[in-house]
Amino acid sequence: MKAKIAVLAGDGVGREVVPEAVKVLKAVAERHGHAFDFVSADVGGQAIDKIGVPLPQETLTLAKQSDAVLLGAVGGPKWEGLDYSLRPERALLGLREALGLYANLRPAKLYMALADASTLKKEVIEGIDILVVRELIGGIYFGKPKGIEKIGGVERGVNTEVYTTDEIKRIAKVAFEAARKRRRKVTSVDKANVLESSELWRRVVTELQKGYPDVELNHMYVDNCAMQLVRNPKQFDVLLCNNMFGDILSDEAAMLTGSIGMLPSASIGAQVGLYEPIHGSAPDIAGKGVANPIATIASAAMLLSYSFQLEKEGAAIETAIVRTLDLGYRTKDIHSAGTRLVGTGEMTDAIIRNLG
Ligand SMILES: NC(=O)C1=CN([C@@H]2O[C@H](COP(=O)(O)OP(=O)(O)OC[C@H]3O[C@@H](n4cnc5c(N)ncnc54)[C@H](O)[C@@H]3O)[C@@H](O)[C@H]2O)C=CC1
Ligand SMILES: CC(C)CC(=O)C(=O)O
Ligand SMILES: [Mg+2]
Repeated sequence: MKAKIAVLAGDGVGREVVPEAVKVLKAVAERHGHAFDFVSADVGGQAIDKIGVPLPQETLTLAKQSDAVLLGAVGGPKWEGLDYSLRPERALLGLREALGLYANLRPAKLYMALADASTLKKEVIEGIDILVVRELIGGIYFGKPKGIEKIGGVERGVNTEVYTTDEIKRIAKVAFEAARKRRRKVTSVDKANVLESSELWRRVVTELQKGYPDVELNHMYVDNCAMQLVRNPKQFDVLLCNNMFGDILSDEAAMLTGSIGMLPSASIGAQVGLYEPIHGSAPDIAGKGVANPIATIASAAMLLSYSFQLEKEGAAIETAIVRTLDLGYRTKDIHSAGTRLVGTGEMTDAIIRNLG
């Protein structure tokens, strides 16, 4: 197939891991006879430095006119003092909103080769396979009013959690449909004992489940869920979350798999899908060539499966990751005694060699 992929590396380790995932996509294209046209554009802090805004119009236009978007990460200490409306992170929220990407899928699966590397007991994490379905363009990250205001000499920071019935329904539908292809269990996460937005969330999800009698539904408060993820993660199949709870719980779920550098994501909902690792720009390790590229390479695999229906090619990348880990290759974040410590590029090269 022929397709155009927008490549938005962004900031920090985004600039290191995205080129690696592009290398893998090129290797897959060569092996399977596809023609992918990669077009790069500026986003985040790097776009602020170059153009003065985090999400330049030409980047947005490119994303809208592409068949899929591969993104790294945005943000970093350099831009932290900026007004919120100008910060790199706004680019990401703006892009997700403009592309209508209301569903963020974050699979947290344990690669068996990493079971010993985890800080959790092997019997707790063995076999975990969780899909976090996170609402991505609503909730407290977008709700109005928002801002910092001064009333009578006193400053107030304001954010608002808002969800409409339709917004809840469409993300819950994604979770139920996904569960049907998995172990048929949805855990809906909320804080319905305190928040009205969660009360509505719980009511709408409960109602929608009546159309999915083959899928088991349970509700869990987010504080309990955070604890249960560490106590007994195997109880979870699909975790349905609002924007903020999904953001937080997916970072937690990442650690069950060994590292945040392992977790990919697909953001879908309209024509153009966006694929990115769940981690940020990792300023503490950026520029050192040690970042784990697997989350981004696995995001590229999701891109092939979700946006191009190239399931076989996506699976080939997944298998190559498994083989590479089985052979003992490890970046610093997943390194343990007796395994082979490699950098970002060496890990990618090994994955490409294992593409078969
Ligand atoms: N999607 C995005 O673009 C995101 C951007 N951010 C931004 O990134 C910046 C840093 O945020 P943090 O809270 O530090 O989160 P982070 O996810 O960038 O880093 C958290 C920790 O995980 C490690 N880590 C992250 N990716 C890794 C990888 N591929 N391999 C090995 N280790 C990795 C980092 O070294 C750090 O110790 C901030 O400006 C934040 O706003 C944060 C999260 C997501
Ligand atoms: C800008 C943030 C909302 C990004 C983030 O932490 C995420 O999407 O996981
Ligand atoms: Mg996050």
